[in-house]
Parts: sequence; structure tokens; C-alpha cells
Amino acid sequence: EINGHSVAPSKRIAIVGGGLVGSLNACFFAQKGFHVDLYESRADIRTATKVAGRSINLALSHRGRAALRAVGLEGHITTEGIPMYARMIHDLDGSTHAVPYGTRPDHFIISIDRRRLNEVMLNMAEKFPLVKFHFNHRLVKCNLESGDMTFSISGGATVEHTADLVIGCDGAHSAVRGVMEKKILFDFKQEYIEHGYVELETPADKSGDYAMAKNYLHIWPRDTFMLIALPNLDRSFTTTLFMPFKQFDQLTTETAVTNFFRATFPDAVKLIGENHLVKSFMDTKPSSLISVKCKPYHSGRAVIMGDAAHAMVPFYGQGMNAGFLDCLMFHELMDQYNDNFDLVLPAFTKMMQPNGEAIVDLAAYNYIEMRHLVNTWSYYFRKKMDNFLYRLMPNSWVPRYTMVTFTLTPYSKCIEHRDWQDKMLTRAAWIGGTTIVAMALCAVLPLAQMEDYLEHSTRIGRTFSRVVRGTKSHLGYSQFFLRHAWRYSN
Ligand SMILES: Cc1cc2nc3c(=O)[nH]c(=O)nc-3n(C[C@H](O)[C@H](O)[C@H](O)COP(=O)(O)OP(=O)(O)OC[C@H]3O[C@@H](n4cnc5c(N)ncnc54)[C@H](O)[C@@H]3O)c2cc1C
Ligand SMILES: Cc1cnn(-c2ccc(OCc3ccccc3)c(C(=O)O)c2)c1-c1ccc(Cl)c(F)c1
Repeated sequence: EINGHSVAPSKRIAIVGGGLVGSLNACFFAQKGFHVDLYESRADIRTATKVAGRSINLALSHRGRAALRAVGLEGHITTEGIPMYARMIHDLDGSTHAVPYGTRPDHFIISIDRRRLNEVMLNMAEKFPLVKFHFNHRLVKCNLESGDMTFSISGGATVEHTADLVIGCDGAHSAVRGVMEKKILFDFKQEYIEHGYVELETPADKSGDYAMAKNYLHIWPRDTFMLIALPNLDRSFTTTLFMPFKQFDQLTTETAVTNFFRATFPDAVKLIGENHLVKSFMDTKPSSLISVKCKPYHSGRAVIMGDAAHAMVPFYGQGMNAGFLDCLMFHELMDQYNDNFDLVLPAFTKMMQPNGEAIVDLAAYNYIEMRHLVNTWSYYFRKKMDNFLYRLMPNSWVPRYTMVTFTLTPYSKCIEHRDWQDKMLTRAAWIGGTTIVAMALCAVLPLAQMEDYLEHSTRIGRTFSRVVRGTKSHLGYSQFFLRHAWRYSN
């Protein structure tokens, strides 16, 4: 009996990867009384001086919060998370426009410190006597059927371990998934995007206060370049620049960097401080961004979760949230199937693989939308319209971002909703467009000529549809353009 839970038979769980998802999984399994061995290739981040990380803080939203709540970490979120009630859009002239994230009181996202969250979860799991951490252990081999694993440890030596269940939480370049990829019927796809990112810091101002409004997700949408800033507890902002690598490659001198930022993000230059900006920019190599989709998520007695199963580009702020949701759903299935791994693993793939694939696609779609069709004005207009329609028809027009971020609607349903919304917008655009043309013609043409016009236009219409049929792909593009142009242009 441990903490009111009946102690599971001495089933040994191996968690490969002690990042955000691995450490949350350790909490779940520990609380159920399992034997847990967590293997992490890096050193213990709790004692390391500097941790090379991907993003210093992250946006936590409903899906991730539900998982943290399930292991009793809601308190951590409340004390250490910083709510962001709206996006603050920064214009080129330095003016800012806020658009609230939602009409509901709980519609806000939370800026959370990655390292602190990781440490808190490791500390929570380590309290359990049956949990053991093995840092500086990199998985190099794994037999998915027997659960036998080989780890390389410092000094080039290797050690062997075995487990009843192997959980691959080892990130986008997962070694566990690497073994699965050799199996027949295992599908795998990865894609690097042309954008990279660097993280800068916007320090507190001279009075020691936040340099910008605190409870906002600050966004500088500049078509192909995007800058965002999320608040930290030390009153700084972690400021991330997303930009194509080919542009990074052109910014090789301090002058080029200064000129670029002055031209593109003039207000940010003042807030970050020009010297600090140039120095940290020149000292940082841009990191890459990758999407990974695969199927199934299990093989033999191994299962993968988090970025190992569905790494996505960060343009939805959902990667960690999706990985945390994997943990929550896996443990709900464990309860449902009474810890029978032979039933839980296939059920996990069946339930979560379509959703993992959907959020990877949704994030990629956002990347395209935000890159191609977004500057300050169109971003602002799009968000104002989303909120207006949502208030008007709360049950039918739920903005995609709201559905993904503030509900537990399966990601696969959010993608269906996206296609429906896009269809409605396209139809509305055609109706809106033709109505405006007809009204304009009525205003300038006497009625008699209108009949001629209609006669001609049907003939023109027939010709046009013949031409259109011949250039289907052209229509596809123009529809895409129309769909988006209508949203942002009129
Ligand atoms: C710029 C950026 C911004 C982001 N912003 C957000 C955001 O706002 N909100 C959000 O929800 N998500 C965000 N994400 C995504 C989020 O960071 C990831 O989804 C999340 O970190 C995935 O956690 P994970 O534990 O699955 O993988 P990881 O965090 O990658 O952890 C994997 C762990 O496994 C270890 N490991 C790797 N290989 C091995 C091996 N062979 N043996 C042993 N250990 C191994 C690694 O050292 C690491 O500790 C962002 C990502 C980026 C890059
Ligand atoms: C870290 C985090 C948490 N959420 N979001 C996020 C993502 C997308 C959004 O809109 C998509 C859209 C805007 C305009 C037009 C179409 C789609 C919004 C929003 O609604 O403001 C917020 C991010 C984020 C991450 C990276 C970049 Cl580059 C970025 F800008 C924001």
C-alpha cells in the first residue's frame, strides 16, 4: 500500500528521457506504486549550472494543465506560472494592440519556466522509494520485445538494464523510436522547416519592473519574420526570433544585425538594449525546427510519447501540452485496462496517434498562415474577427486557436473544424465578393442594361468555368489565396 494506491506487482517501468514528458510520466507511474527507472542522457539539471535548453519558458494551456493537475501540480502552475490574458501585437511604428484570448475568465495561457517545471516534476517523482534516476545514461540499444536496453555512460562504457515496459520520452530524435523505425509496418516522416530561431532576453527596465506589459504574449508579426516574448518571474521576457536560416546567414556583422532590428522591430531594440541585443544575437547560433509524424506509437513492450511520437513546429505553443496529454491519456487507459500493458499500448496508439498527427499538421498550417498572410494589421483584424464571430455564434464559430488551446476537444476534431471553417469562409467570400460586384453594377448600370449584363455574364460564366476546369490547380491556389486574402484584405 503506497499513498493509498495498491502497490502494483513489481513491474519495472523504464522511462527513457528525463525532459518534461519523461519526468511527468515518472510522477504518474510513481504515484501508482510502480518500480520506475528513469534514464536521462544529460546530467541532472537540478545541479547543473547552465542547462542548454530549447526554450527557456513555454506557454502552458488547458491540455497540459489537466495533466499537471492529475499529479497534483496545479499549485506549481498557480505560484510560478504567469497568466497571459491577451496577445499584444506590436506594429512597426511601435504602437501596440491587445486582443484578448477569450471571452471566458479561464481563457488565458500561462508562461512557465521550462527548467523549473522539469525540476519540480523530478523532485516530486524522486520522493517515491521505488523511483530511481540514472543521469548521464544515453540509450544506444533496445530490444522492444524483451525490454533489454544498453546505455552508454560517461567514459564510453556501457551498462545493461531491462524492464517490463519501456517508455520512449526521448524527444524529437528519439532512440526508442529509432528502433521502432526498423520494424515493418512502422511509418515515419520528419521535416525540417526553413525557419530557425534564436532566444534573446528582454531584461527588466531600470526600475526593475517588466519592460513591457506583463500579462501578455507579445507578438511582432512581420510576414516571414516573427518575434515573440513571454514573461518570466524575474521580470524579464524570453524573446524568441523566428526567421529563415538564409536570413540568419546574412546577419553576420554587428551593423547588419543593428540595421535589421532597427528596421523590423524598432521598439524591441529599445527594450532589449541595442548592445545587449547585438552581443547575444552574435553569440547565438540559430536552432532548427522539426516536425515528426509516425505510426504506431507502440511496438512490443515499448511505447513513445511527447516529441518522440509527434514533434511539431512551435507555432501553436502546443508541443509540451500535447506530450503532457499523452501522459494523462495513457494513465487513464491504465486505469481502464487495469494496468494490462498488452491492452493499454494498442489502445494508446488507437486513441492518440490520430491526435498527435493532427496537432503536428495544425502547427504546420499555422506556420504557413502566420508566415504568408500576417502582418500587424491582418493579425489584429483576424483575431478581432475571430472573437467577434465567437461572441456572435459561440456554439458554431469557435476560433481554431480557442478550440486547440482552451478546450480538450481532440486535436483530430479541431482539424475537421478547421476545414469546415475554411469552407464557410471561402463560401462567404464568394457570396460577399459577388454581392459587392452586383451592388456596384446596380449602382452604375441602368436596369435595362442589367439584363444584358446578366445574359453576357452567364455566357462569360460558362466560358470561365470551362477555363477554370482546365486550370484546376490554378483555382486551388486562387481559392487558398481568396480564402486568406478575404480574411485579411476587406
Ligand atoms: C522554440 C520552441 C518553443 C516552444 N514553445 C512551446 C510552448 O510555448 N508550449 C508548448 O507546449 N511547447 C512548446 N515547445 C515544444 C516543447 O518544448 C516540446 O514539445 C517538449 O519539450 C517535448 O518534451 P519531451 O519530454 O517530449 O522532449 P524533450 O523536451 O526533448 O526531452 C527529451 C529528453 O530525452 C533526453 N534524451 C534524448 N535522447 C536520449 C537517449 N538516447 N537516452 C536518454 N535520454 C535521451 C534528452 O536529453 C531530453 O532531456 C517549444 C519548442 C521549441 C523548440
Ligand atoms: C508560444 C505561443 C502560444 N500561443 N501562440 C500562438 C500561436 C498562434 C496564434 O495565432 C495563429 C494565427 C495568427 C494569425 C493568423 C493566423 C493564425 C496565436 C494567437 O492567437 O495570437 C498564439 C504562440 C506562438 C508561437 C510562435 C509564434 Cl511566432 C507566435 F506568434 C505565437
